[in-house]
Amino acid sequence: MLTATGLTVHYGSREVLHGVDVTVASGELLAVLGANGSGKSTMLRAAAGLTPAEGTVTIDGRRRGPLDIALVFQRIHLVGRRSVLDNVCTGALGRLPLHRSLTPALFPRSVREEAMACLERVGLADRAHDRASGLSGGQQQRVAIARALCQRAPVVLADEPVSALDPAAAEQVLELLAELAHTERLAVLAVLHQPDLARRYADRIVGLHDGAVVLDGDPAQPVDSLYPHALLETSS
Ligand SMILES: Nc1ncnc2c1ncn2[C@@H]1O[C@H](COP(=O)(O)OP(=O)(O)OP(=O)(O)O)[C@@H](O)[C@H]1O
Repeated sequence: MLTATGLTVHYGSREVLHGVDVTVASGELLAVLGANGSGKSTMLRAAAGLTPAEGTVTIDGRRRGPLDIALVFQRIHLVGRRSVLDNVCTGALGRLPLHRSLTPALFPRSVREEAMACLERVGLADRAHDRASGLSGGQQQRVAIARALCQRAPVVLADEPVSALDPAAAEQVLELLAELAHTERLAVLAVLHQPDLARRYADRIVGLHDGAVVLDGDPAQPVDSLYPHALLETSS
């Protein structure tokens, strides 16, 4: 379980996140919604330790460790010329001995087997030996999720993981994130710009407005107040 308490972020003298509390339970997919500039990415980055913030973040009651959180981004950071399997193996880099992590071309067999199992979980084992750049955007995002699985992190934070995907691929990726949350008991937080997808796939929705949580609850709750009217019409 991820528990963030009192997350406060300043950019220069401007406070953009105002003491946000957010929890994500193991086995839960939490969707974070909010208009542009409401602070969603800042909250995610603060929770991950990528942006300096006041407040506390614990994972299952412990202080957040460097391998506790796996990240999935809108822009899929795969090494295109390397194989799909090698990309998934890099999820394990943080727990390999230093001499191994300096020569990632030579991943141990145990890591390659685990990476293959992660690829099976996302339905892409048959593409393991293809170049990553040869896969579609939706498939590449599923590889990024397999890499997160290979990290064995209990928490996955995904910043707009489906914004660059077509509607069918977006559905597939969200369905996968929900399934992994439920079956692998991961705590998954996904920043989304699509209220309808959040309603369908998330177990809970948190809404941000001006750097503060203004909604927290059932996916069926009305989220229109989070958006300027015109934005809602284009995003759902
Ligand atoms: N590196 C930065 N330096 C200064 N201000 C920033 C920086 N990053 C974000 N901000 C400001 O912080 C506020 C929150 O931005 P953030 O990117 O977290 O919002 P968001 O909800 O993720 O937006 P979007 O939906 O457009 O991605 C905005 O006012 C933004 O201009």
